[in-house]
Amino acid sequence: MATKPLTDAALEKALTDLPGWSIQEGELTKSFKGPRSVVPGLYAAVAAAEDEADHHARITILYGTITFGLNTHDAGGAITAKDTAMAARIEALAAEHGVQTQP
Ligand SMILES: C[C@H](O)[C@H](O)[C@H]1CNC2=NC(N)=NC(=O)C2=N1
Repeated sequence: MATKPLTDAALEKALTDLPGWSIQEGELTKSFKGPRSVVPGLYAAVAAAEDEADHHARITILYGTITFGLNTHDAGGAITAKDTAMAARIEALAAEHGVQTQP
């Protein structure tokens, strides 16, 4: 997959397809909240997906809140299609694990 930065238009379109995801401090990011007991399972599932894709998020966990931050080091820290693809994968895994968008 290309590691070129997304154009502004492509990024805008991607964000409309990824509800709750936004750009903060140079990362495509979203926080989810759920019962604390489901967070380790979601983390493990995302870690497996990341290894499969060879693309890794910054992940922070605080009690039942898990936050993902994505950018592409190989593109100088820009947001690329690798990030939006991984965000979509995380979104699906989050839904499967019963966590909700953290307002
Ligand atoms: C060598 C290896 O393919 C690279 O370091 C991969 C691994 N995971 C990665 N993750 C992220 N987020 N960006 C990258 O550019 C990246 N590159």
